[in-house]
Amino acid sequence: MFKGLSFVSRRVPVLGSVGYARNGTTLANAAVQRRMYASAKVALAEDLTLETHTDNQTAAIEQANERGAMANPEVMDSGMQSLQHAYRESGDYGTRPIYLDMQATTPTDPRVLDTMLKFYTGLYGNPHSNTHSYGWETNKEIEKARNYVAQVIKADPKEIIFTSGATESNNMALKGVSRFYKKTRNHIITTRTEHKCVLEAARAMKNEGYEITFLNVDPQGLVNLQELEAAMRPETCLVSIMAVNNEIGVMQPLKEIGELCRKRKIFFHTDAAQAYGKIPIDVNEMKIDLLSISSHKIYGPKGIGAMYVRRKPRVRLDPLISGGGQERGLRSGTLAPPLVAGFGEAARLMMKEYGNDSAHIRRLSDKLMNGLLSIDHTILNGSADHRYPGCVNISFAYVEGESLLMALRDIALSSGSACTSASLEPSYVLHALGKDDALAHSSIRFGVGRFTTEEEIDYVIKAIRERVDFLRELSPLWEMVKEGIDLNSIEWSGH
Ligand SMILES: Cc1ncc(COP(=O)(O)O)c(C=O)c1O
Repeated sequence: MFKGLSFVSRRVPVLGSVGYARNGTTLANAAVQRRMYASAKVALAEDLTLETHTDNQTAAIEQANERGAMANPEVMDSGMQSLQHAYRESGDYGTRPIYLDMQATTPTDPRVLDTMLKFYTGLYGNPHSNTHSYGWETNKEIEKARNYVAQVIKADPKEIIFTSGATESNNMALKGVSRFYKKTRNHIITTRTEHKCVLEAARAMKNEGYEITFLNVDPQGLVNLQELEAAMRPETCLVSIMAVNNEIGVMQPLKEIGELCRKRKIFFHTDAAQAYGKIPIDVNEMKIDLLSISSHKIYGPKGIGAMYVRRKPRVRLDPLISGGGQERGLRSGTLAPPLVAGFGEAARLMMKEYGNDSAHIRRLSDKLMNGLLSIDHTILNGSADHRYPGCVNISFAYVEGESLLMALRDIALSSGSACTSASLEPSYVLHALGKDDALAHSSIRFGVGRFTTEEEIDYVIKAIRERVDFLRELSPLWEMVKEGIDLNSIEWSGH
């Protein structure tokens, strides 16, 4: 799998050009640090070019280098982007890495694919055709899937609306509910650590004249219930708080939030894209009124998801899509039977495998977490107690996250949400927890799933330890730390 990478340890010639003085109390200058990291990344890219690529990849990387894409230390993300570009140009992605990016998506379960195939061949009827058996037989399969999807959260199948995924469901909850109740209630409460699609939907509603409260979270990533209650107003129509965070795995207290909302007759929406099927959720016990689901996070197909919409007390919402009135008039358009059936099977398997999956994921995640936290200067981000175990987010101080990802191309990982990983900004979720730029830039998310093996976890712990050591050797900051210099006592100059 991993082609005998031997790193050439090399000091990055960066201090000479920036200069620093140990005579003040100014905090380390972020721009200088970023430049150091960028230089380290270039050195790393060059080392990797020499050591680990096939001929095709090396040729493409050399071309990228000639164009100056790789060796531009001013461009923070040049390393990963030019590697991606080079791989794409050579068409040679090499041996498949170990997959630990489960929060971005999960591999499709082969049993799910089996269920889907017959819809591409024999069962091709439109499930909304009600004048012949082609339609009837497909429709029956859709309702079977709806049943499974509902059972996972103890809902009535009539309360499940199929959508294209959690992004659409979240948009539907925030826009649909607030538009329906606009005349009397124009206030929405959410948190700063929601997925981008919730934050952006909330911002879109702000532009439409709604008031939005973005609640802070504590350093553990948890919502403060007193602050939530204090933010509630007579004109609040919706509280939207996610079940499990996609970057740090923190679980919010759904039942307590549901109780607060019901007491005030405010609708409670939760984005359960990372929670559905993985932690116990009972929409009645937790007083959840709307809940977003994504199939591809539970080993199902991409491009399909659902929204739970409570019938008693009834939640009304304006549809985002108008048309033939499918899905109780809330989501018009012909359903995609292969995707719906695959999603249904994935939901059924989440119930069937719950005990096995939970034990397996907890055991491997604990092993991974303990192994990684035994490396010096590492921190677990987010609450250690209120956490879905399959998501482990760790900061490796004095190592820049993207450099680490580049050094770990035999392991598929991410520094956060797939939707934002192309951006240079450190994670807004980690910022909301009070982490500074440097630490947020040094963070990696690890996702363990149904198909992860113990050998993979053992390999990953060993590989990370080796490469964190290697990257720290490249870092002038690390050299200073080893010399016992307090980095906070340094006054930095140069940009
Ligand atoms: C918490 C959360 N919400 C929403 C989404 C979007 O889901 P989908 O890809 O189904 O649109 C994701 C996916 O990354 C997620 O993790």
